[in-house]
Amino acid sequence: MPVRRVITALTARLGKPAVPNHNGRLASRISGSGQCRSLSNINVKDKLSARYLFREAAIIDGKDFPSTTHFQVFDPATQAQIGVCPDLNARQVDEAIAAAHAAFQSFRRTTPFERAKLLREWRDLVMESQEDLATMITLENGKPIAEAKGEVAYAASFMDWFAGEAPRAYGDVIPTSVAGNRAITIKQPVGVCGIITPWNFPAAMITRKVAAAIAAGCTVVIKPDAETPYTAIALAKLAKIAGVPDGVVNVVTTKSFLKEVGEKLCTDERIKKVSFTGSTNVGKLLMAQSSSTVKKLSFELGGNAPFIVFPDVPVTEAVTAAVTSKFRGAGQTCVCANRIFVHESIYDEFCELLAEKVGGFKIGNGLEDGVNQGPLIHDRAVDKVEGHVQDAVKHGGKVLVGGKRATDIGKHFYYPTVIRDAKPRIRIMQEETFGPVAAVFKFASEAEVVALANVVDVGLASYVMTNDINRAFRVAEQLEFGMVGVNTGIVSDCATPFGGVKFSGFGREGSKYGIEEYLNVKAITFGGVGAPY
Ligand SMILES: NC(=O)c1ccc[n+]([C@@H]2O[C@H](COP(=O)([O-])OP(=O)(O)OC[C@H]3O[C@@H](n4cnc5c(N)ncnc54)[C@H](O)[C@@H]3O)[C@@H](O)[C@H]2O)c1
Ligand SMILES: O=CCCC(=O)O
Repeated sequence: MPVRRVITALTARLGKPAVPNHNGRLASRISGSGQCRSLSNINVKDKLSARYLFREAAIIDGKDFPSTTHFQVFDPATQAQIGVCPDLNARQVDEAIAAAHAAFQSFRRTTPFERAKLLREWRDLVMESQEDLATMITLENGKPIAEAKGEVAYAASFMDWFAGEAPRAYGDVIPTSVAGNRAITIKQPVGVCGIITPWNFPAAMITRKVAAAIAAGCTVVIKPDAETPYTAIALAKLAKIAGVPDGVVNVVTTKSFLKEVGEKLCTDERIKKVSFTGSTNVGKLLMAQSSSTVKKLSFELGGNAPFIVFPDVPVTEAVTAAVTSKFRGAGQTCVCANRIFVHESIYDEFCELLAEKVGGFKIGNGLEDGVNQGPLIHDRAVDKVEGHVQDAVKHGGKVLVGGKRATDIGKHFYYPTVIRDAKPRIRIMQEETFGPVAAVFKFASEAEVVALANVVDVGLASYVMTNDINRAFRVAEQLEFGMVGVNTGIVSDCATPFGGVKFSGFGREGSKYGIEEYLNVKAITFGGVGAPY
């Protein structure tokens, strides 16, 4: 469907947005508007082909949901206000849960083929809106527009993948231990799912969950991060245009009521599953809250990825893979390399080449041509990066490039940084930086580096660069991580299972396993069948 068709369909089906644009009329109803950081507003709609994709409203039961209180959303590159969003409380979120619960009663009865068709239609609309969605991602998250387009394609790939998986949610025929009995299993949707997602992938973290949920026949209440709500809202609108029934995909936005909304999603009995991507600390809280209603859970939490370079690979290849792994999303990706371990025999050459590459980055507003590193998401992110660099330097680390705030470009910018001679006792060894800092550690033996890699309490992604097949197997098997990339800096793919071990959480997204997270297995035993097979 071309973009013009999307606009026409939207206009016809949805009418005008319930919440007017943020041109001053709403000012008195905006929570925190007295502390507005905005120097100027951005007219987002003027930047889009399909103006209706930018909506300052929650989506409940397929409709814009009005609210009397709102929070502001800012562009991390300029601090200009992008717009406002409803600041919903738990009572209002109850309406979204009720809508999802009502929709589930009929959606669960649709065939997997019908759901696959909806997912493919949604995928097509998302890809036809790729430019617009990417613009919104760059505005609210800051990542360069090329990366944002890549994220949209990545997000759409989960719709495609789970459209394929929907009709393949097979059960089993089981030979039983009781003579004359037969047993089968069937898989049924778990029910209404609470979906809580972070700001670093405003589209893909949602579709990786929601496409699987829809394929399984579940309905969802999505709570995106307050920094990046507009992509989520646009995705829900596109789902509606694709024909996804009202109430199946709901989006609730909140900022001041975050704790009570989180608690509501975890404790409401109508919600049968919570799928969360975010920090380990919040994951622990949500897990505790969900225990009272014994929910099914999938948690994708923090990482601290080791990137190990053995001396049998060409240094140029290792550096290219390290740059891809480390600097995606300005280092704000849970699978980003956080600790780079390089064998002592190639250490100097690796550090020099890495610094040269990183020194050539163009840093700036992600909407500008050629920029390959945008801003960090907020002040706290910049403070953390600065703290990690200062700590590394205090312990003998040498900054080869970067190492300071890029205040000349903007408040949330930090120069991409390479630090050599990093020592194992620095903070980066223990905590993910979630920023553009490549700390390079030296190692001497395979056993030493495996032990260093595993020393952390998290275990999401890890990387090994080696052309020795035996070593690749040996090391990959010993790494206590959910994912291992061998000779690649990118492990993310709709077709492969994404998830962690240890404090990085549990459950797998994408792949043939992803749909299982949204299905219950039911065993049906037939007695008195009689004769053996
Ligand atoms: N494993 C993965 O797949 C993956 C993917 C992306 C990000 N992450 C992790 O996410 C973290 C970065 O994001 P962050 O710091 O914004 O995470 P965060 O945990 O603060 O926020 C993530 C989401 O949880 C919500 N949230 C926060 N407190 C809540 C509460 N009390 N109740 C309900 N919801 C609550 C936020 O609003 C947001 O929507 C990093 O640790 C990163 O590694 C993990
Ligand atoms: O940040 C976490 C998810 C990124 C990815 O899916 O590659």
